[in-house]
Amino acid sequence: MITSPLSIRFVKYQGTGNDFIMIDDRSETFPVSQPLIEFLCHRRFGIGADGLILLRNAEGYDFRMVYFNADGREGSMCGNGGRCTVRFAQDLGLFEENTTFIAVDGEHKAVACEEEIFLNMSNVAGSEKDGADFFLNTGSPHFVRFVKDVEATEVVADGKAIRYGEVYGPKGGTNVNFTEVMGEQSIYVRTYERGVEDETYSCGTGVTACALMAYQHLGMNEPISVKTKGGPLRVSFVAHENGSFDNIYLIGPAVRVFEGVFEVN
Ligand SMILES: N[C@H](CCC[C@H](N)C(=O)O)C(=O)O
Repeated sequence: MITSPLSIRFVKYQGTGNDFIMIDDRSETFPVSQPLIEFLCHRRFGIGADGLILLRNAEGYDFRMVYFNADGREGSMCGNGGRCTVRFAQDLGLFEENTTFIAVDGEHKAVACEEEIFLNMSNVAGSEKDGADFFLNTGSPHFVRFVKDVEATEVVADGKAIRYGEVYGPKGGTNVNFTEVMGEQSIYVRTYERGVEDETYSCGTGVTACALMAYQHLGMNEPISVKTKGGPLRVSFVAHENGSFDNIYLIGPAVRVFEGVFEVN
């Protein structure tokens, strides 16, 4: 059987080292399939990325962001991917500085400055305590553990055990964050990401979750600066007495790296 090759035009972006294959799919012709997306994200057989994002049209919005994890499955919200999609949309000329778009967890507003993207994250209703740890949803589910020495933490082994463990495993799993307090308003976060099933250089929704818990449970002040393996981020927010948060902003760079055409045979 002769099958004609499929050409996929893409642009690669990264936000603090969390990297994404970005596809302008306003024509909605990208052949969405789990094995294809997993293959494109593969770091040896494919382009290589933590996730793949389709930018589509959406009525009433500048664009729609559709996010898939590196395992090829559609994920929940991705904060770094959101910032990269905003930069991609700006590069495509869809807006100048301020944008409103829609993602899996609802509407997002963002401001794209030269150096940084300010991304408004979903409001957070509250968090749960899990022993000495915390669990909350910032658009994606996040487990947060404060540790003394995050460099010495076995992020993959410990993260995997929690992600697949008896509490979260049956509920679809969770992303797992390990956080060390670095200063009065700064933390260092390392994340085991569900769907990538590995540590990534940075996880935006995870960084957001850790910053909120550092405020709520350690009395830290906002905005909170966050160190990740892939560089610095900031999280600003408004906290309420009932434990909820709104006006949450994830702030940091989003960079276009290269573009290309991938031939699938
Ligand atoms: N890297 C992402 C998180 C993706 C969440 C994903 N791993 C899932 O649980 O579906 C971020 O920057 O927020």
